[in-house]
Amino acid sequence: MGVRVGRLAATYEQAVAAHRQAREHLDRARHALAGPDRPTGAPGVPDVAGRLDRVGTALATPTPGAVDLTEAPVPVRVGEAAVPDGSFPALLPLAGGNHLAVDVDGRDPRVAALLRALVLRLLATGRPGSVRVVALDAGALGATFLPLRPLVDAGVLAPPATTDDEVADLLDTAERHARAAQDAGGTELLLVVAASAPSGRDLARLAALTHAGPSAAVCVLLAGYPAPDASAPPPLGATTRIRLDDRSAHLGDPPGQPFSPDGTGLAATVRLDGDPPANTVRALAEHLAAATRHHSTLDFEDLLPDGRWTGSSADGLRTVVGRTGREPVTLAFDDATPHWLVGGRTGSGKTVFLLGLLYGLSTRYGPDELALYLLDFKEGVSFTEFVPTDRDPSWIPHARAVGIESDREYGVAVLRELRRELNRRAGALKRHGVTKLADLPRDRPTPRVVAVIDEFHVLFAGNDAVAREAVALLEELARKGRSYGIHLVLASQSMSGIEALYGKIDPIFGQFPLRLALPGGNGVLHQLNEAAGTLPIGSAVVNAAAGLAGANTTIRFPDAHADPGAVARLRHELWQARPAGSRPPAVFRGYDAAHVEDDPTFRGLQPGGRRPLALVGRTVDVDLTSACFALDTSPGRHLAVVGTSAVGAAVLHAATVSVARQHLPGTARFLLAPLVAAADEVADRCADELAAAGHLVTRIDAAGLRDELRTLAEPAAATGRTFVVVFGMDGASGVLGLRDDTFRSGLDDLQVVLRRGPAHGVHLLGWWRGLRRLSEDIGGAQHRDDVACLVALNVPGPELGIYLGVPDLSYTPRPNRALLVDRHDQRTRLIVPFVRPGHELDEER
Ligand SMILES: Nc1ncnc2c1ncn2[C@@H]1O[C@H](COP(=O)(O)OP(=O)(O)OP(=O)(O)O)[C@@H](O)[C@H]1O
Repeated sequence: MGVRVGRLAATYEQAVAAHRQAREHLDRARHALAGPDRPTGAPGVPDVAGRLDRVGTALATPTPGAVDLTEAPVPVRVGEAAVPDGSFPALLPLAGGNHLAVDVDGRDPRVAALLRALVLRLLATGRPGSVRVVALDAGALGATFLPLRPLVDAGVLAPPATTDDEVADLLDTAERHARAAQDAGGTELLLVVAASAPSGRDLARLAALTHAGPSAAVCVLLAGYPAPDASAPPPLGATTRIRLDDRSAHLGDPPGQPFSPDGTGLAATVRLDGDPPANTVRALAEHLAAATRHHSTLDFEDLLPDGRWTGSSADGLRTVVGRTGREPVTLAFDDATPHWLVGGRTGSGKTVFLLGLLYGLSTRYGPDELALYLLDFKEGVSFTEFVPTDRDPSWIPHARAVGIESDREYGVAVLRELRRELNRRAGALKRHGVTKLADLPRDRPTPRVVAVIDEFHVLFAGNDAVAREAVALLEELARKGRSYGIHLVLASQSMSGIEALYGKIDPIFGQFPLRLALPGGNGVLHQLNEAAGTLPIGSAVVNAAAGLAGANTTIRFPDAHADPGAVARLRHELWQARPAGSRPPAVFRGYDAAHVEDDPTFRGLQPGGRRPLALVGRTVDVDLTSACFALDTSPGRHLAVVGTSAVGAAVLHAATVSVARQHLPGTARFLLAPLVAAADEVADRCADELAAAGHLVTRIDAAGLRDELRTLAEPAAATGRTFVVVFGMDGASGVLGLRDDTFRSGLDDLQVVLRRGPAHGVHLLGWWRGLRRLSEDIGGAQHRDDVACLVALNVPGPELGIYLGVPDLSYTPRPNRALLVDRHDQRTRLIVPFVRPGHELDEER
């Protein structure tokens, strides 16, 4: 009896000690959460007691809390600890780098219920949208989590992984999450709940997550660890262990805040909490679903300011580009980040991001503060919405020049224009004796310029003169732009092509401290920084330290394409607000055909000019200026259109009707020689149009041409202007090559006409289908100045280079393009040649 009383007394004392110990632990937990010197309830200090109560009673009041679970551990109730004089809630630290392991797996209903309760409690504790749950349940094929189904439907809990592949995928996701959070300071907690321990390597990966520290923003709840037969299970870090026997649970010491001084854990048995009631799960799921939707939706409007055009660009341009967590992220074009480099694989959302950026800027700053140059090299519609179209006449008033499906030559033309602007600004600063744009007189606004070049690597494709000029221009703009308010945004899906930058990578990209990497856009970051490899669509890594690891912030940005109506409304709003006299942007669409009838210069032509202009197309430059030759009295002022493409006939037609427009009827003669079938239709039309305009038109064949040339070679013969228009000079070569009784050939006469004709108002406009024939007709390449005006269509670049004596000529023949060469004024320009209406570009292939 005495022994029994003694034992009972000892047991009682132990229980009291255990109770005291547990209460102390609770106090310590409260104190730790509040901080030693901060009273709870003070402004800015979390109400820890309230928080503990909420964690403890979350099942009764499923209202999502406001706790950041990645910052520090929170005490979470796991059950009721029993001591002889009563009971108290058993709390364990979870999240904030703390984890939990239970030695029995989820096939034990007590463990399954505990896991479900913990999921619910953590979800109810964290800020809505800040906890994502993934689950592994190979042991029960997902059944452990069935009661949480409403959370799956709410998008908070992913369907549990049950196969090896799914488990491996889940671990991939968790590791990516941990890396991204470590790199970019993520505020979303990933709760990884394993209802049973996976085997082998997967368990080691799971265990590794428990060692990753608080910055990884992962919390692991692992049941069935260690497995009874495991000889050397991988050690876990910062994990509280729960051991179960048949009746109750025993809590081990939480990391850093042990219950016991000797590692024996809480000296009280614990009855684990049972399942949360089904209606509680449903209520929380509903609440979280709505809150998550609200939290995660990011609209195009979120990028826009409340007012319009209120910003001053004096110290730079700033705009919201997205959010990190719930915080808006504002980026700047200023002295610190004058130029931006944007990377992302195709389909990564680059265009959408750039649209958001451009609308963000053009709503904050008026056209006096901001001017846009937009250049796109890919097939697509990136910037189409900034320009007027047949369907929608509106445009963004800030847009000065927009290139869609641009040629590299157009890109270079835009860069030249920007350099001209830069030099203009440098001159203005000097003239006014000031050093900052903001100090220039405001009578003539000097807006900051943002030039966006999408797929800029195309500029450098090919080691040719165009690429070299592009590199030189970009380098100068990147270096000096900061001082003159000219900012570049270079975007690309691939950084590999730009290795062709001839050692200029550092000088150029060193001026681009701000890097934005969209999914697959690691190329714009430092090579050891792989933060963008695993980003989802709609997010980007922002790095203002030229891509160095450790300076990443991950942002999300909205899908501007998701609500085209809102974007169109905004565009109309900006367009309506445009200052009086605003002009639409100069637009270059790479796929547009050019028609002489639409050409403004052609329309403005009138009889009476001293030197008739022969119009042949539109120059690939910022303003698409009319491409023409002045046919003055210098020897050699004749036009040769060269190439097998049928466009040759159309170019000749355009040249002919344009010179005709500059003559009153009767003041010029047109000798029309349609010598090849391919030109018949156009030649007929040309003759009809000339005749309809009252001009004197004579149709001639090859023999007639021979005769006319003989006559025209006589200096006194020409009276007034004569235009000899030959559609297919190669069709006359046989006849012209014949010698007459005086041993004179038609070619001799032709060459005389070429040299002397212009002085007498005689000009030849001819279409040769081959360069060799042209060369022979004019008496060899040494006489090439005798036909000084050349339009080369589908003539191979090297062949043309040899003919012109320009070995590194950069010209690649392609549909809808031609090279204009004027040997007298040293002009070489890429042009869009005039074609007849209805002409299909495919016909040229
Ligand atoms: N923030 C976002 N949220 C959801 N979807 C998005 C988001 N941004 C882009 N997308 C979608 O991704 C797809 C690709 O976007 P986008 O056209 O901008 O990519 P891109 O990188 O410009 O591709 P490409 O280079 O092939 O033109 C689009 O269908 C777009 O709607």
